[in-house]
Amino acid sequence: MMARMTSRTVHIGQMCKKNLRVLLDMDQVLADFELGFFQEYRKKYPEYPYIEMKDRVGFFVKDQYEKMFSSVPNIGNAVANIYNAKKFFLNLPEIEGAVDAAKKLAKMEGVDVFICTSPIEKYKYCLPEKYEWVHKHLGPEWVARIILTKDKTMVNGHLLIDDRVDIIGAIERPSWEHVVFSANHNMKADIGKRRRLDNWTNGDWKELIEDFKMRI
Ligand SMILES: Cc1cn([C@H]2C[C@H](O)[C@@H](COP(=O)(O)O)O2)c(=O)[nH]c1=O
Ligand SMILES: [Mg+2]
Repeated sequence: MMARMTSRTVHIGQMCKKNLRVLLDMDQVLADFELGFFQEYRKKYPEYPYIEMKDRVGFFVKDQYEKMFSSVPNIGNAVANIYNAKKFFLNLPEIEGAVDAAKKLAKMEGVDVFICTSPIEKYKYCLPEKYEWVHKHLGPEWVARIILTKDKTMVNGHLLIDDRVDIIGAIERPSWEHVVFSANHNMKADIGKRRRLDNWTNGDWKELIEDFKMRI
């Protein structure tokens, strides 16, 4: 029997084997937004109060700072100044093991990897710097894998690895299953029946991918 192969799908007779489409979030999955923020904030505002990284709760840093330090004038602006600044996104450190794991994931048979990331409102530096970060850390060929969107529910994939717990948008039932990437801010959150991936270093991600490959 003739076999026909495309880059995305393998057809063997009547059988059709799809590739697993994995969407990797960027901030706090590949790039360490929280560490980058903490270091810059302490450097720029050493006299301001701060929240230890282990005590971060809730997705938005600004919300927690404003709530916790409501008596400090302009603390929200100080927080936003950090991630709105030039080179903030470009200089974010890697999440340990993320780049190595992403490269290995992309080489796995039957897997297509994309980076699915949301820009901040003040996008002037954030947008090009997200591209530059990917180019610098993962290589030029990875730039074509970037999907920038405010609404990740609109993106078609089988699996989304993302630290944000409340991923909502226009599509009520997105095509992907959300696996929560562990971060300080989400450790106390109710994630229902969703699975967690705690890190890129202990090899659990390989099992996760094999498991998803069996299911599509
Ligand atoms: C924690 C935090 C994040 N943001 C921004 C930074 C990113 O551009 C997006 C999150 O992107 P992701 O694709 O969902 O990782 O949100 C922010 O504006 N304020 C914050 O405190
Ligand atoms: Mg994120």
